[in-house]
Amino acid sequence: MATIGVIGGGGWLAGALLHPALEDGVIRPQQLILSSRSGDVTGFEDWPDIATTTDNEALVARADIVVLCVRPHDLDEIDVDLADRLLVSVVAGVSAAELAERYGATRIVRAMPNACAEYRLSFTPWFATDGVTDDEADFIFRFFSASGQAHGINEEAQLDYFTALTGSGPAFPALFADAMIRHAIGAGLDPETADAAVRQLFLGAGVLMAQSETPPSDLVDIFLEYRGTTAAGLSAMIEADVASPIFRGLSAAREQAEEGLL
Ligand SMILES: NC(=O)C1=CN([C@@H]2O[C@H](COP(=O)(O)OP(=O)(O)OC[C@H]3O[C@@H](n4cnc5c(N)ncnc54)[C@H](OP(=O)(O)O)[C@@H]3O)[C@@H](O)[C@H]2O)C=CC1
Ligand SMILES: O=C(O)[C@@H]1CCC=N1
Repeated sequence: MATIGVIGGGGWLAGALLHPALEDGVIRPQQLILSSRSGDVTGFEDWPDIATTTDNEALVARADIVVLCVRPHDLDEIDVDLADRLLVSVVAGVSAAELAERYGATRIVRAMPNACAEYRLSFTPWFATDGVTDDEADFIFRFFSASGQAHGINEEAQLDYFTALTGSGPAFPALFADAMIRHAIGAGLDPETADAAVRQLFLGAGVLMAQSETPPSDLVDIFLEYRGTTAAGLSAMIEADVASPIFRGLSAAREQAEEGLL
């Protein structure tokens, strides 16, 4: 039974990834050791057998697989030798080459989940360097599948694009939803109702788009051709070139991922 050490195991994303994996038995609590800087690791009270530490070297000494789950600017503090370990990094904007140089790892998986992992709804592209074995890749697939849809990719460069596109999780839809809520309040709805209405709208739209065979572009066309009130709204948004700021936002996030956050 391999031991899995998660550096940054008390953080937001670590919890979102680990809870589903523990619940599904992909990882057993006895296999897991979590490190944090402060010693503050909460959210794992249901699994008292999980070990915690503030000592990353001690974590590495016990672990076969090391998951790096700290913010990019905290990497400099982590001084460990991962030459004989499988290194799994979810850190945005740090390449496998850089991870190899910093930590001596030769078997590296980079993955880019998102915050929807907490609800098992992440889209998680992952990339493995040549040395990663089939058994390790199988574990990685099962681990990320517990918290969403795991999607293997062959080109590492794509990961920077996915960091912008899906790594952002709910953030970009939340911006759209917030604009709708603010408009609804401006139109006279009480804030609580506006909030409930728009959240339910995004849930319904999300489920429909995920489950319908009709792609989003066709949905837009269907409503345009319907020539109703929605067509009036869509036409005004298209006329205002609503795609343009979305493209700019995605490009800015991608450039930041390519440039790195170190
Ligand atoms: N959050 C998200 O939606 C996504 C995040 N990511 C990536 O995941 C990574 C983690 O992000 P996130 O979980 O949001 O960050 P958080 O700030 O929530 O968690 C980071 C954790 O790292 C710990 N940490 C920092 N320095 C050390 C250290 N030297 N040794 C051990 N632990 C340390 C912190 O511990 P302490 O609190 O004690 O200081 C904290 O628990 C980032 O690199 C990010 O790019 C990727 C996709 C989505
Ligand atoms: O915003 C961020 O930097 C993190 C990493 C990718 C998505 N969220």
